[in-house]
Parts: sequence; C-alpha cells; structure tokens
Amino acid sequence: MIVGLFGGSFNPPHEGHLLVAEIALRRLGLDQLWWMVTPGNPLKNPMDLAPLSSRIAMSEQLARNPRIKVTAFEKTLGSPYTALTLAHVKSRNPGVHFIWIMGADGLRTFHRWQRWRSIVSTFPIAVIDRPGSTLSFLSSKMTRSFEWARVDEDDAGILWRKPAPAWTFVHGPRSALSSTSLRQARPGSLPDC
Ligand SMILES: Nc1ncnc2c1ncn2[C@@H]1O[C@H](COP(=O)(O)OP(=O)(O)OP(=O)(O)O)[C@@H](O)[C@H]1O
Ligand SMILES: O=C(O)c1ccc[n+]([C@@H]2O[C@H](COP(=O)([O-])O)[C@@H](O)[C@H]2O)c1
Repeated sequence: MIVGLFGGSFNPPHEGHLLVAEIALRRLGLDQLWWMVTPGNPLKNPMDLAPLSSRIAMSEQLARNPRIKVTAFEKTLGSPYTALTLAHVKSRNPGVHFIWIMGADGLRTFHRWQRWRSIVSTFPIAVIDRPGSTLSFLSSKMTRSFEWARVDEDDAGILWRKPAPAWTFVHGPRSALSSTSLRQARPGSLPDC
C-alpha cells in the first residue's frame, strides 16, 4: 500500500489542489492520497482561516476521486505540526509506504517548520511544480542541505521504495490558482470564523 500525505490549509480548496492530488496519484503510483486539512498552519495568520468544518466540507465537495480521502485527524492529535503528524502516522501504520506531498512554494519556508530535518528523515517527499516556484529548489535550505538525497523525476514512480531522506521535484500541468486570490476575489464567500 502506497499513500500520499497532502497537507494543506485548503482555505478554500481549489482546482490547483486537485491537480496536485491527481498528479501525485498518477506519477507517484499511489493507492490513496490523504487530503489532510490542517487545524491551522503554525506559520499563517489564524484570523484569515475559515472554520475547519467548512474547509473539510468544501474539500469533500471538490475531491470526488474515490482514492482521495479527506481527513482532519491532526485536529484530534491536537497538534498542527507536521513532524508530529508524520511520527504518529508512521507508528500507527507499519507496512504502509507514505510520501509527503507539497507544492513547490512550500520549499521557501520549509526550514522554518518545526523539526524540519526530522520530517525529511521520516518519509520521502514529492515536490509538485507550481507557477512562480519552478526554481525554488535552487535556493531552498531544505533542498540544498539534502541535495544528495534528490531522486531523479524519472524515478518518481519508485520514490516510495527509497529510504528517507529522499525527495523529487515533479513537473507537469500547472495551475496558477491560489486560495489567497480566491479569498480576495470572493471576500464574502467564506463563513465567518
Ligand atoms: N496551484 C497550485 N499548484 C501547486 N501546488 C499548490 C497549488 N495551490 C496550492 N498548492 C499546494 O497545496 C498545498 C496546500 O496549499 P494551501 O492550502 O496553502 O493553498 P494556497 O493556494 O497556497 O493557499 P494560500 O494562497 O492561502 O497560501 C501546499 O503544499 C501548496 O504548496
Ligand atoms: O510543522 C510545521 O511547523 C508546519 C509549518 C507550516 C506548514 N505546515 C504544514 O504544511 C502543510 C501546508 O500548509 P499550507 O498552509 O501551506 O497549506 C500543512 O499540512 C501544514 O500543517 C507545517
């Protein structure tokens, strides 16, 4: 069993997220993708965040692929920190191969995530291209520190077999959508916090 972990604020979810999920399913050879709606990104302003229940409901409406499972179990864990989530997931699911999935813009701040080196050492990471961040791997502290652990994109389909640290950068169709632009275009459309 190969499972992709795709964490996000999804505030709101959009077609760009769906594209990332579909690319990950196909290119990484995933059996499932867990669309993990965070209780709150520790690096983002909570004032801008719609309630978890509405971000879950909107995600479920958007992600109809039966191999995509929308979940918010980090809320139950009581922690928004990815390092802790991954340690929990790993200990609870022996025998399952996990891959952490993120958009290329995430590389810019990855070294500010709590215990980021431990994240890199827990599961392989697939970075999916995003407009404006195609070259983020050149300057990211994470990718520079772990340059030796880069896996060729041609081997994305066997990334799950590689012991962490291992990461790859996946190119493909791109979407310029962002939750920020949607919030700005439809300021009244999200439920009040
Ligand atoms: N258009 C996109 N292309 C590629 N990756 C994306 C895209 N939109 C979001 N992602 C990735 O999806 C994950 C969740 O992103 P998030 O929910 O923060 O959306 P966002 O559009 O970046 O939101 P915001 O504009 O509020 O920061 C992150 O890993 C992010 O990099
Ligand atoms: O663990 C951290 O310190 C940390 C810091 C920033 C972001 N994250 C996680 O990164 C994922 C993407 O967040 P976002 O807000 O960019 O969609 C989401 O699962 C967050 O919980 C995690």
